[in-house]
Amino acid sequence: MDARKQGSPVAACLNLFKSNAGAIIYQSKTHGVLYLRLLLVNVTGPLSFQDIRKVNGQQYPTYKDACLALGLLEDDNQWECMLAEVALNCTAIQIRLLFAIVLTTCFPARAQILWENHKDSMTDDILHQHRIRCHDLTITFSDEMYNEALIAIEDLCIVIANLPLSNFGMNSPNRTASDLMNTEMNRELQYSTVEMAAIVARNVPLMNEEQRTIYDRIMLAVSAGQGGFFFLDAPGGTGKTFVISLILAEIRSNNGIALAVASSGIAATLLDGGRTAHSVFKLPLNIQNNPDAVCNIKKQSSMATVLKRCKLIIWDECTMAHKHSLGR
Ligand SMILES: Nc1ncnc2c1ncn2[C@@H]1O[C@H](COP(=O)(O)OP(=O)(O)OP(=O)(O)O)[C@@H](O)[C@H]1O
Repeated sequence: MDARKQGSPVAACLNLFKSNAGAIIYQSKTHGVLYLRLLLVNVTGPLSFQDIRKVNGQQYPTYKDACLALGLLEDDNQWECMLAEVALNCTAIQIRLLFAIVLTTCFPARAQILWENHKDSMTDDILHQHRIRCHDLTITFSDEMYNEALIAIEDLCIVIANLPLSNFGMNSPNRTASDLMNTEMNRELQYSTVEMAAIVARNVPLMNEEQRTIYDRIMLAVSAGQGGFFFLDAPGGTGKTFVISLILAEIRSNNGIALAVASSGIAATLLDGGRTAHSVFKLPLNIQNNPDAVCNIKKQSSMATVLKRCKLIIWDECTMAHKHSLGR
């Protein structure tokens, strides 16, 4: 349904608008209008917008709650069964993705209860990471871990529907609004400067003369903020990835942002923190047919902030990308 924000606001009913003819045409940016319409066709004789949310003498805070009380919505049994089933043979990452898709496209009636019932299977990998990190297999689920999983689910919802969890009837994870906007930035600043410095200290003395020349030239341009394009071409196995990884580690050891992208997923896995160029730059998929298409990165987005602060972008196998990709 295409919600249109027209008409004048209705008193005592936030985000509700009506036209001159009295027809209700818009209610909130979420799906509240669906529930209101459902009530309007099922409840007879309501005298006000408050009245329509009253069921058996009890006043419900939202139209959705009133619909649930009237039994107008399907229960979430199918989602309960599905999440219980996938918990048997899917990873926590896959289950979180599935849950985010269900939230954003199927609008379960009681999403918070679904989360409460299945949060263990969606937090399993985070628990495992904590156990490995602390060398302690007796650690169990904690609120912090659930919160971490919720943040991951919210990130997925933002990618899929550009809406936070609160829009899907769930409690928001515990993070500030600025964190919400800076997911990309957090990802690029997550590297341990100590570890990166250790890689640099270990591998810089190993470089041969040619590698050293490339390394020094690029690092000079980065440290002087000169900007520029460098094209590194050499036969396979001669140490291109070795030098690139060292340059990435050097910049990251100083808390700088260095983006590592590759034209293919396989090549991206060879670089620390590597991702595909399509994922990072939001390249249009039909770029070969549409030379005017541009990257889908909004000016105020967290990715735009990362690109502004980024000191170096390394694009492995850039010759594999379509020529239009490089100019977007
Ligand atoms: N100076 C060096 N000292 C020690 N090992 C090196 C050095 N340069 C490269 N290597 C090693 O050589 C191997 C091949 O290097 P690398 O993968 O960087 O080559 P490449 O040019 O990227 O190859 P390809 O084009 O096939 O991806 C790696 O194991 C790397 O660690």
